[in-house]
Amino acid sequence: MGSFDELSQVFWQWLVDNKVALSDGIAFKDYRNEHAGRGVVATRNIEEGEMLFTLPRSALFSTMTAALVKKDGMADVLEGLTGWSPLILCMMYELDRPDSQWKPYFDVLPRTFSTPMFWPDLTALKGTGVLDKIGKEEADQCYDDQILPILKAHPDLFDLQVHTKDLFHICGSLIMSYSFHDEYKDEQASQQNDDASDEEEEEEEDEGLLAMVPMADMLNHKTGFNNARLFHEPEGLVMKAIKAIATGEQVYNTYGDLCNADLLRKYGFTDDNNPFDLCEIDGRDIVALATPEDQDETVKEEKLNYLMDEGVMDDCFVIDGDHEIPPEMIASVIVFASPVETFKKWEQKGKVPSPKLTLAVQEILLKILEGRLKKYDCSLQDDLDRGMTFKDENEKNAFRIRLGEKKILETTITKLRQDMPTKRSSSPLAGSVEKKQRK
Ligand SMILES: C[S@@+](CC[C@H](N)C(=O)[O-])C[C@H]1O[C@@H](n2cnc3c(N)ncnc32)[C@H](O)[C@@H]1O
Repeated sequence: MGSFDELSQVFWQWLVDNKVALSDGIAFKDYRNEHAGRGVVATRNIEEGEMLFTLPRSALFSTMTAALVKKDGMADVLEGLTGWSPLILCMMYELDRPDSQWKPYFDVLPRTFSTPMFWPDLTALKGTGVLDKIGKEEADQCYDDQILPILKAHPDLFDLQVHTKDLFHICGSLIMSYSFHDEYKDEQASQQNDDASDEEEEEEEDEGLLAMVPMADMLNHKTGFNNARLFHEPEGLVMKAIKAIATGEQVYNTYGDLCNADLLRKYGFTDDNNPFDLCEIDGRDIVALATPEDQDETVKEEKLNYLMDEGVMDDCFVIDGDHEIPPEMIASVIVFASPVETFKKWEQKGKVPSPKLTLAVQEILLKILEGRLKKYDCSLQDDLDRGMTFKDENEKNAFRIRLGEKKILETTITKLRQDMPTKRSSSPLAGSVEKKQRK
């Protein structure tokens, strides 16, 4: 293993040897002082539209090019796997092989990650939209059910001391934060695709081929600073500047318009003041807080199924920087809070009530949003008062997520209160709904 710069140089030469055309206006740069690993920098002024590099598809690491697929019987084995598993298995096989065609590339990839999947303590993320989506258990299950049996069945290819669950998580994390879908399809493939009768199959095909794309994955992301983009051309994958880039500026790809919770979960970092921040409201909280206490369980179920069938109810509702409560969330509150007879009428007509903000509905929404705020360990004010010194990056990232989500919640609550008549009803909402029901 060489130093950081030596590994960069060997990788650069590997790219040249593998027919990657590289602009003379870019170079690798060490951004570890910004906790961002390796990145790409402009070494001269770059014009908008300039090609930064072009990769032939033979340089991509995928289930089409990996060494494992050429081993006896393995193409069928890989074919039988779903999701990321085929590429994970190919990578587990090849990541540490000295004879891999991709060795200089694999040598610059990290083996440790700052995604919450690897955090020893998740307390700081309590209440945030990250906790329920880490997916560690599902990944463990995937290794046990799909991968391990294959490793055991092929001792000639795999060694259980080497191809461990930890290695599986490393490969999964690399795919999560480094892979691309190569969207380009040649005419023959798209013709076949057009003929495909199975819609699901078509959808999967449409995403393109999941692949590790050396060099394209060396670009970092900074929300709002995106100045390069990958184009999927017939002759290969082309990274082009989409803005003029001045000497010394970092070249940024975009990982998408992601909120900090998703940036952390997938990539292990967050952005300061991320405009794409949002707050998720759990659908179960809507059911629990909008339903009158004396509501029959069967009716509650019926309402839930009805709203799901109508495409109104969801696992969660999203409030973003516009601070608008989604109309579907309002309609769901109205349905759950409604008397049985009213609900039955809507159901018979196949109608969903319009998302009208009556005082009763506003009161329930307030209860839901205030309840959501209580899920965090501390208040927005506590976070604002805490000062900007952090024990480590994890603490800083968790703080940014909490802050973004809580600000959205607090502003939405303030707006909701402002919209409510100044003279608040003295009786709580549940009471007013109950009264209506008794009529
Ligand atoms: C596609 S790779 C980019 C290359 C990477 N920096 C490296 O050294 O290999 C994605 C990873 O880069 C890092 N990264 C990208 N943008 C970042 C940023 N703005 N701040 C911190 N880390 C960033 C994260 O670790 C992320 O998972």
